[in-house]
Amino acid sequence: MATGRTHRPATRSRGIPEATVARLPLYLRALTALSERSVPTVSSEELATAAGVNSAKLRKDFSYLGSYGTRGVGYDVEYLVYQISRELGLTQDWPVVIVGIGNLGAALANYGGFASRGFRVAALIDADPAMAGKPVAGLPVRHTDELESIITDNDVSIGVIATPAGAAQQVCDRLVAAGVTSILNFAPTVLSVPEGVDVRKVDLSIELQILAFHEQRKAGEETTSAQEPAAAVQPRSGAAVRTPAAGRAAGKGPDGDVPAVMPA
Ligand SMILES: NC(=O)c1ccc[n+]([C@@H]2O[C@H](COP(=O)([O-])OP(=O)(O)OC[C@H]3O[C@@H](n4cnc5c(N)ncnc54)[C@H](O)[C@@H]3O)[C@@H](O)[C@H]2O)c1
Repeated sequence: MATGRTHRPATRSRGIPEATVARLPLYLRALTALSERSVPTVSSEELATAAGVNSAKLRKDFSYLGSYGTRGVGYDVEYLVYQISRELGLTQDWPVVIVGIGNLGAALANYGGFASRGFRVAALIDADPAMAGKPVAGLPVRHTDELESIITDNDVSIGVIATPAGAAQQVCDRLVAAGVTSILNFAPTVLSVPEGVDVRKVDLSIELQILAFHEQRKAGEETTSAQEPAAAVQPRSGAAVRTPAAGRAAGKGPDGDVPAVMPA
């Protein structure tokens, strides 16, 4: 057993680094917005800004897809949407189950963004017998007794865990034993999974703690620069002074191109 990690090498078998894979959804979101506005082509700089990524990094990422754009024209928006969707496996339908239909599970079930991205909620599962059969987001909640048959009947490979932390490992084990090979875990606990099972963990409180760290650092920098003599903050020739305000104006945080969903 290994602990809650995404069991993949840093580079995928087809040669696309994990860091590039993690940025593909950011490009796809920006490209989908352009596509909805019927924008036919986009330059690497425009797309990089829209995705919140450095443009050199974007060009390198797209080279892994074999997409180089046309000089003076840029990238074909529709083709890139197709290429990235195909690379992410989004050109096929992915049935998912959500386990734990409390506040969070119900909110996730009601989120329209899954279906529009090719993720069909096949079932909502909860251990509370009082919830069985009650409709949430148009689906009747199913009891955990049915978990294994639901996974098999719907050929589910992706499970979302939104149970209390104390139940998450047991739910994870049952999902994996039934054939689930990818887990999105919202419970604040580290899951143990066998080789070949991918776990991604979403924890908004960790994101807030990271922001609090940077807020504290910014406050410290502001105090320091207010105390320093003017000469001490002069840049060397050509060097840009990066103030917190400049960072915000550029639309970047300390990790401007890092998605809020962290690897488990
Ligand atoms: N990742 C995040 O950012 C984030 C944000 C909010 C909440 N959470 C976490 O999500 C989880 C759910 O939070 P909530 O507010 O919806 O809680 P909740 O108490 O409203 O809902 C939990 C649900 O899980 C069900 N459940 C309990 N044991 C189960 C089991 N073994 N199998 C199936 N279902 C089971 C309960 O019946 C209940 O309906 C908690 O672990 C919470 O800490 C995470």
